[in-house]
Formats: sequence, C-alpha cells, structure tokens
Amino acid sequence: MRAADLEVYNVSWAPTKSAQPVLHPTTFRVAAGRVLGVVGPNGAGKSTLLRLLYRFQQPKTGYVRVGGQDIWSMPARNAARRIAAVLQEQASAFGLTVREIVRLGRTPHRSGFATSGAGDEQVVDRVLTTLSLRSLADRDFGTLSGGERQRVMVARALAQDPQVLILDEPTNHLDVRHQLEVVSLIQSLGLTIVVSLHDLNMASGVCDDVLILKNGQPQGFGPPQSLLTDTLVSDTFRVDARREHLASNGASHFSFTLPN
Ligand SMILES: Nc1ncnc2c1ncn2[C@@H]1O[C@H](COP(=O)(O)OP(=O)(O)OP(=O)(O)O)[C@@H](O)[C@H]1O
Repeated sequence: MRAADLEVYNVSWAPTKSAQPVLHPTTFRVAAGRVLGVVGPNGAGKSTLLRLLYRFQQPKTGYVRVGGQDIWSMPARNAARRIAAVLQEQASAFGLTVREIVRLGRTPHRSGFATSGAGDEQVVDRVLTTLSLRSLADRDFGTLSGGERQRVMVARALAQDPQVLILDEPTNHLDVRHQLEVVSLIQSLGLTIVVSLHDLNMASGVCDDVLILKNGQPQGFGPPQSLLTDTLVSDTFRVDARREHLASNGASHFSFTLPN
C-alpha cells in the first residue's frame, strides 16, 4: 500500500447550474497516511463532498489533487488506481460471490479486455486473508450478514491497491464489535483516508483531523481534541453537547441532550 497526499482546494457542488450549492467552497489537505473524519448533521453535504473525492461527481469550482495531480486531468482508470471508495449502496454486488466482488477491485489494474491474471489472484487472496474472508470466499454476497458485507466492500476497495481510501459511513448497521473492527482496520492501513462518521466519539478516537460541515458550509477543520469544543458541537448539531473525560483511561467522551 502506498499513501499519497490529498489536496482539496475550493471545491463546491450544485445539482444544476442555476441551483444553490449543496456544498460551498471547501479547502483542506490530508497528508499521506493521515485519517480525516467528515462529520455533520443529516443533509450537511458529507456524501456530496466524498463523491467529489472519488471522482463520481466533478466539482463546480476548485480541484482535487492526489499526489499533486488533479484527478480530473487523468483518465478515470488512472484515478481508480489511486482512489477507492467504500459506499453504502451495494446493489450491484448481489448475485456475485465474495471472491468475484473482491476481484472487481483489480479491474483498473488490467489493460483492455484482459482477464484476471495470477498476480491479481494473489492480491485477492491476500486481501481475503487480511479481512478474515477466506472461509466466505465462495458464498453469494446476498447471503452474508450486514457486517460481513461491509468487510467485503472494504476488501474490494483494498484489492484496488489505492493510495487514498474514501469511506462513507462505514460503521452503519454494524454491531459494536464490528464497528471497533472497522475502526481498527482503518487505523492500521497506513493509507490516506477520508471517512464520514456520525459517531463523534468514534471520530475523535480514530481521526487525525476532523472537518465539520453544516448546511454545505465548512465549520472547522483540525485535530478532534482541539476542534470539537462543546460550543461548536452544540451549535452544529443543535444539541447540548458536553465532553467528559473518562476516569478509567482519560479518553474524552461526548454526551448529548436536547436543549431546553
Ligand atoms: N443530486 C442531487 N440533487 C439535488 N439535491 C441533492 C443531490 N445530491 C445531494 N443533494 C442534497 O444535498 C444535501 C446534502 O446531501 P448529502 O447526501 O451530501 O448530505 P449528508 O451530510 O451526507 O447527509 P446524511 O448524513 O443524511 O447522509 C441534501 O439536502 C441533499 O438532498
């Protein structure tokens, strides 16, 4: 795995030319190997921002550079060798086996109509092992549990051998054990990672930096311990947020109540 710098400059997006932007100009940088968390209330623009980062949608303004190169100045196949995404929508995966889905991650590395080669199969085997999926390799994706499916989608992204990994709410639908497993995996990869998360305690624990969005506007960027103040979190999420330090290990933990 080889990480690369991700540079996001002044990117904005609107559904049509005349529509109001759902993402206003946003700028940040994620150094190679660092983890950025994107947080914000429902409809804040998190998924919209991520779609610009994995080259699904083109920004109306600004640019996204990976390793110094604008991702829209290179062919889609080259971008797919650099950036992989783990998304929540997985409809296309039904009807395929786990191995077939993970193999799809190798597509950007093949030329023309070439079929999967020995090198590709080695990568697929390695990734299946890393994610403890070998025993499920021949199972139909549709028969897996939510947690197992999530692991398969991460495996497909890793088989892509990307420099940057984008994860849209990867812990959704996962039980506590599997949430922790996904988080620990994210921390261990050594890739440049952008991950949207709803759980602020998880974001504080796993991310080097956090970007807060609200109504498509960036509200702040920085290390979670200094950025996520009670005031900023309360204002952004329209709750009363209080950060406490757990006596057991000193880790910080947010608790939330509705304002009076
Ligand atoms: N293609 C589109 N056309 C019109 N509006 C859109 C489009 N894509 C996104 N939006 C709007 O942009 C806003 C931000 O959506 P987005 O999905 O990025 O938010 P989010 O922060 O990921 O939300 P959630 O936490 O609920 O998943 C929403 O109001 C959404 O309806």
